[in-house]
Amino acid sequence: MAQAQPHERIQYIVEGGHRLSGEIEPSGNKNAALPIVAAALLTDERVELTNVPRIRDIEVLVELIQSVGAEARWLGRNHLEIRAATLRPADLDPELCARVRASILLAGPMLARCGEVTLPPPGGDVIGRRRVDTHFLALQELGAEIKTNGHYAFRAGKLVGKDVFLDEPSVTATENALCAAVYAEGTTILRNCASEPHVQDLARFLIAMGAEIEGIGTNTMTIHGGRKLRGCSHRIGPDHIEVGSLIGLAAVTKSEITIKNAGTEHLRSTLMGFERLGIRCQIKGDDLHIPADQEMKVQADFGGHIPTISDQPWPAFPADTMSIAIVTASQCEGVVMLFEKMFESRMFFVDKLIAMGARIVLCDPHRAIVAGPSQMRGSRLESPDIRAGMAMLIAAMCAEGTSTINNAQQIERGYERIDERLNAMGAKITRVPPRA
Ligand SMILES: CC(=O)N[C@H]1[C@@H](OP(=O)(O)OP(=O)(O)OC[C@H]2O[C@@H](n3ccc(=O)[nH]c3=O)[C@H](O)[C@@H]2O)O[C@H](CO)[C@@H](O)[C@@H]1O
Ligand SMILES: C=C(OP(=O)(O)O)C(=O)O
Repeated sequence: MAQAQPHERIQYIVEGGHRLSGEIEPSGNKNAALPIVAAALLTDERVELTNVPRIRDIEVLVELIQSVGAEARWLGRNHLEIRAATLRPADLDPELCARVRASILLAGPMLARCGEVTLPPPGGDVIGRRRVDTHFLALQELGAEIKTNGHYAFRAGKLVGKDVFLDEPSVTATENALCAAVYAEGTTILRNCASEPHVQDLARFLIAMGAEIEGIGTNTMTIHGGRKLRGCSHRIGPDHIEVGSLIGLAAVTKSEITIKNAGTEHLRSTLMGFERLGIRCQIKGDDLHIPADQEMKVQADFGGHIPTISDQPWPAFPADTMSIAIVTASQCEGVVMLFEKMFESRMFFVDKLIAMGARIVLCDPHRAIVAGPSQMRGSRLESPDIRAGMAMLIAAMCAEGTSTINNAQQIERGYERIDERLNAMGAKITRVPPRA
């Protein structure tokens, strides 16, 4: 089992100005694979997962489930086998937990299987406050007691189904609540819950394990809990955030590419966001074709008003595609407002794009006005989080000259072998150190 390297520093050296061509397939959805790996703890039987993205966040979560007694083995590059025959609510490594947001996803499954778990605070992208309140609310409603003293100690004699109204449609809190509810005795109704493609994927995985869940894809899910869960095989769905990243990348480099098996059923809000920038993709079955001759002109609102691209919980434009939309807008003709409604620090990285030549006014932590197009110049960059890192990679690929992106291990938390895969299509990215 490859261990997640704690202090590996990775740099990408990117030569700008190269067009891409050909086909690419998105990896499995990171944010689906994480709760599904955690939910594999709900059964003592064998679970087989395919299309698992081989990224840092997954390696860390796999180490965490092993540390509580689960066996996990890679059967192939993206093929993971998990068997949680016996589990112990052991102390989890605080350093590992702090590396990923997904460590909080162990709460629901461990509480269900062991009746208790103590979790050090989770980590994840530093893009604003990362609340845990909704997790606490949902698990308490289902019967858990929670004590916080630096760590979060969850304990439940018995989980019992209930009608639960979440204070906000938090993605990971909905996932924890789902895992606890399938184990709880009786019926749970989760209202105001998240419905992202990854939440849907988790629900389908739980159904494959024998759970009964209604309302998948809506903001009210009903779970008939208490059924014995069994082992199963499940394929993780494609990563719609990676697809959005590839759309932005293709458009700014004037490339013609086809994204195979893109999961087109989940792309409506993403495609609508890019259309506002004058970028149109063609859906061909489950493939997405991005032609090279894009208009790249911001589409004004009725009356010639400046349009907005804003994120919101699903099915609206995804928060994790916002950074990609900003860099893409910098290459489009016209003025557009980007409104990040969910995270209050995600937009701070735009100072790096401004240094490269982008014309962006950061109005406040949530809103940026972008006027394009701008010729970008190669620069020395530092990736603060997964998506800002990807946005910098996109900027570097359309810039004049060479850029260096430090802290690229952040990009690799979420994108599998992205340098290799883009190089195969014509990009010039050198990874330091090279891949083993
Ligand atoms: C491991 C994982 O799956 N991470 C994803 C998950 O994080 P995570 O589950 O941590 O994110 P949440 O859904 O809890 O919330 C994200 C942020 O949005 C805010 N919020 C949420 C709902 C709402 O109606 N209004 C609002 O402002 C929250 O207060 C928080 O600041 O969902 C986020 C939102 O899609 C994504 O960026 C993360 O990639
Ligand atoms: C914010 C993200 O991830 P995480 O929640 O794991 O930090 C992301 O995937 O963009």
